[in-house]
Amino acid sequence: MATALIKKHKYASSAILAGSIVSAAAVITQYYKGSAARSAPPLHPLLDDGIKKGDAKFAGGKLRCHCASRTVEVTLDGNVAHNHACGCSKCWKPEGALFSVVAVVPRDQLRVTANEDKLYVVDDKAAIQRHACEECGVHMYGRIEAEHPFKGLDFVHVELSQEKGWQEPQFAAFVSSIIEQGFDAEKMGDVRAKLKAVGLDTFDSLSPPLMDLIASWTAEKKA
Ligand SMILES: N[C@@H](CCC(=O)N[C@@H](CSCO)C(=O)NCC(=O)O)C(=O)O
Ligand SMILES: [Zn+2]
Ligand SMILES: [Zn+2]
Repeated sequence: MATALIKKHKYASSAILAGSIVSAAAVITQYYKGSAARSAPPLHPLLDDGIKKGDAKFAGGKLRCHCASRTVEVTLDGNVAHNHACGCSKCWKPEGALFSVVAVVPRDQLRVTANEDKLYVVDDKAAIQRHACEECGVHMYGRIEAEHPFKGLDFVHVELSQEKGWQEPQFAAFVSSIIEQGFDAEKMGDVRAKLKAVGLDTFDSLSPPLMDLIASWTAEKKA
């Protein structure tokens, strides 16, 4: 079995030539990781075919909802930051996707430039007030109005834009949250392997630097 796997694998010959049991074991591990990643369900259209790098000089663009007429339009006057895959139940996901891809932009760089009257707040009790189109359901932006470490930042989905150059996803957050929405816990290994395979570190909260930022804000508040 192991020999068959080694023979099949594209890195097999170099491992065998090196004659190293250690490197052969690494090849097998990589094969299993690879096959798990391949068998994982679709994560998100911006992730499934590999992540395309953004453009550091990109200066912003327009987001549009999915309505064919009276489309809601949001204009961003700069690139986004902290773009990430999010498995939480609150962030908007396109049809069939397990994850959302969501980023932040300073709120003074975001303007609703068409059909704002179609927007409503999905949950006014949530920290992030997500403004969604009442017709197609797409979340156009999420704003924090309460005291919060991220107050001043709006949450947006760059896949709603035709322009290219938005910052690419940097990490995967709230990965285990997909289980709360009905995903089979036993298949989480495949999902994490696929996220890893496209280059994203996986976390069950936000990334460590963002969690540190939140904790520092909380500590300062307490002091
Ligand atoms: N398990 C919960 C987690 C929800 C959650 O805490 N989501 C985060 C991240 S959203 C973007 O990264 C959050 O900050 N939520 C605040 C809010 O949504 O208002 C679940 O899955 O629901
Ligand atoms: Zn719409
Ligand atoms: Zn989320």
